[in-house]
Amino acid sequence: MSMIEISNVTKRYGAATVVDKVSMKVEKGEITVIVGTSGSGKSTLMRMINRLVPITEGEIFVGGQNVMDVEVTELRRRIGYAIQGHGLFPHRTVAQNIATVPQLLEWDSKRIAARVEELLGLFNLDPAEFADKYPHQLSGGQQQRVGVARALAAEPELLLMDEPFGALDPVIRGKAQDDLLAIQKQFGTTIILVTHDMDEAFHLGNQIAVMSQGRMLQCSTPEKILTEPADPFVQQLTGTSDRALKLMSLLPLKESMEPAKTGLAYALPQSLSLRDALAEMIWQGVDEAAVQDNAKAPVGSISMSRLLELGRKA
Ligand SMILES: Nc1ncnc2c1ncn2[C@@H]1O[C@H](COP(=O)(O)OP(=O)(O)OP(=O)(O)O)[C@@H](O)[C@H]1O
Repeated sequence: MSMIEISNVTKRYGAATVVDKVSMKVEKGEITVIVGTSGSGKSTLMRMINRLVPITEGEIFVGGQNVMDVEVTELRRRIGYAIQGHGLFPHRTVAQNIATVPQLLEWDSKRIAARVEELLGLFNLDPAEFADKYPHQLSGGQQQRVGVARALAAEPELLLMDEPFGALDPVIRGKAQDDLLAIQKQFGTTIILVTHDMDEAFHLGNQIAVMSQGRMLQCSTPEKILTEPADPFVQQLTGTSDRALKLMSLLPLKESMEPAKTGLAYALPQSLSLRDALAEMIWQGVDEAAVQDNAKAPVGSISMSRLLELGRKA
């Protein structure tokens, strides 16, 4: 069974159906991003997972257990929740904010202090400087990091994030996304994240779920969303103008290269995406380049014409 299984879930408010028979699966250690227009039911779907919103019909399983069979406090302990605007407690210090759930769980004070320090370090906030500050003494980006650190404090198996970076300016937002990816890798946390930002979805998601008017139109890998949109709305949402480039940024050079050749003056690492390879070749002004493995041994080659052909196919 997948880490999360949502099966035919519906939410109605009176006569209005705001989530309509949605089913989806989320694998352990993956990031699923839910996108869709405003009011399409993204937040409602997510909030049914930790039972902040009662389910009208259908079932949700987390770690093989029906969420209705788990006591709400126990469920929320297992599921971290981070929201836009971070929701920090204004009269608690940074350290006290992060310690909220561990304290509820009655961890001993040494373990709490160690966890707070670990998380501050991971989010590049020097504990000596930040632990005793209050939220209003931090920048927006720092507050956001504390909000995510707090959601991760009790080592949740699942982290739900509702527009976590919505309030951040684009530069800090990119940094926050990279931090999240690094931390997700380190802890292996399963994440479901709601966003309006398609670039964020493609940057972060192993899986992208597209919602419209309460229905789940498609839930698949970013590549599939781009190459096999299940619905004109999906195609429209993912955009057409930079579709090829988006797809190229998801495709590894390693899988598209041609056989190795001698006499190529310029070499690219095989770990690059096709988009980065194209950017490098344009920047260096070369038509053809060798491809190297991590030990800098030649493993293939790539030409500009091949890259453009792959881009056109995309
Ligand atoms: N408590 C409620 N009572 C009645 N209707 C509600 C309630 N909560 C949400 N809705 C409605 O359900 C629909 C879905 O809301 P939801 O917040 O899930 O959408 P969303 O996709 O997350 O939107 P946004 O991107 O704007 O945050 C909306 O039309 C909203 O007005």
